[in-house]
Amino acid sequence: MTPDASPYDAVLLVSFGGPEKPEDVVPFLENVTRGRGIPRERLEEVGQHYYGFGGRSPINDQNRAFLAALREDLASAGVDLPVYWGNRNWDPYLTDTVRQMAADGITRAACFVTSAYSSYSSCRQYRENLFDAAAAVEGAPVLDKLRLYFNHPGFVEPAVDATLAALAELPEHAREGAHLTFVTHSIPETMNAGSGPEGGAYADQHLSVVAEVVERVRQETGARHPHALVYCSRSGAPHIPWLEPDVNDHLEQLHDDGATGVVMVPIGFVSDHMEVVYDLDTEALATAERLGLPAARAATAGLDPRFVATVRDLLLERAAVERGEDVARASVGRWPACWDRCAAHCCPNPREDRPALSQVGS
Ligand SMILES: CC1=C(CCC(=O)O)c2cc3nc(cc4[nH]c(cc5[nH]c(cc1n2)c(C)c5CCC(=O)O)c(CCC(=O)O)c4C)C(CCC(=O)O)=C3C
Ligand SMILES: [Fe+2]
Repeated sequence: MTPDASPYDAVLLVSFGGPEKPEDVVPFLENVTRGRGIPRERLEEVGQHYYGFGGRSPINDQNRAFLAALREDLASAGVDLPVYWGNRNWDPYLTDTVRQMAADGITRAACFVTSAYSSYSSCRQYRENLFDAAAAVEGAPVLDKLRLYFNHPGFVEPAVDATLAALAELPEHAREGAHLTFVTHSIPETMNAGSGPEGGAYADQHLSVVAEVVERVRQETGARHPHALVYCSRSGAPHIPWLEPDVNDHLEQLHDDGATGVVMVPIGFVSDHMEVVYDLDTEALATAERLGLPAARAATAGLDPRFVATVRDLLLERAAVERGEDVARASVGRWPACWDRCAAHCCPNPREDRPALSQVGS
């Protein structure tokens, strides 16, 4: 039987966007940080990360590969829907994509955002971007953001396997007692405090994924590895507190405490973004090497078929909900499957109140 995706007639992949050549780097950073009060020195430093990779972020190529894999997954499951792609900060921009969707006669699209957790930056800001894109296009399709998926088995299971694979990369003497260092993007403490319907959801959702991965690794290896949730890519003005500890400081601490080895698991990122290839693979692995601490970095979900199929699962789940049918919602760990529409007060914009799609009552 062909799965029923109605009332949806398209899928929209929504992402951050990144520069593709050196000349793109400054305009990209201007797009990202407009009105954000990010210090000049921080921008110059982040610009250097991009120039170090030829001015090309990995994120767009990863989205192109993900699109191809998703189209294949949908086709082989008999879901005959076109898949579009639009970004917040770089070409293809969301507004241009939504204009194309309108021209193609699309009426209602399910939107998968490449960001798994609650927070203003990772959820509401994308919903504002969707509102802006729809408002700018005459005859724009209805755009429904699919629910958060940090606790979907299709996201967590690849993290478990990646952790096991990275543990196997460590020298044998370092393996058994190795620390699992789970890493995500730092955000301002106030942004974390406002995240989710009850506050604190960003860090708490990560901690729930951490607990689940640690337990599943224990079931496989018999060892309950010591672990922590730490942060990378701190930005903003120095006097504003962001979530800590920083991954490099944490590695120093592990070394001082006599740790035998460490696996870094970037659960905050769905693929190998710049934060992963620079902040972890370049900077944090160099810190570990300087300390003489054996270290390996676990893979991100990326093109794992279980992660690609998560989009299809969320699409069909939401389609059934919109048709008024009862549906099972997959989730693992102590957070239940998330809501379809965010509460009005969820993840507030730290600067100004702006309209956003996929909200209760909208
Ligand atoms: C929670 C979160 C995610 C995860 C959710 C998600 O995946 O969306 C994320 C993703 C990303 N962040 C990215 C890049 C940047 N983020 C910046 C700045 C900031 N990020 C923030 C938070 C987050 N960011 C915040 C609170 C700021 C301060 C400015 C502001 O309040 O908005 C800056 C400016 C320079 C700097 O300050 O570092 C850059 C260049 C890229 C592209 C990477 C690539 O090219 O591969 C991606 C995927
Ligand atoms: Fe960011």
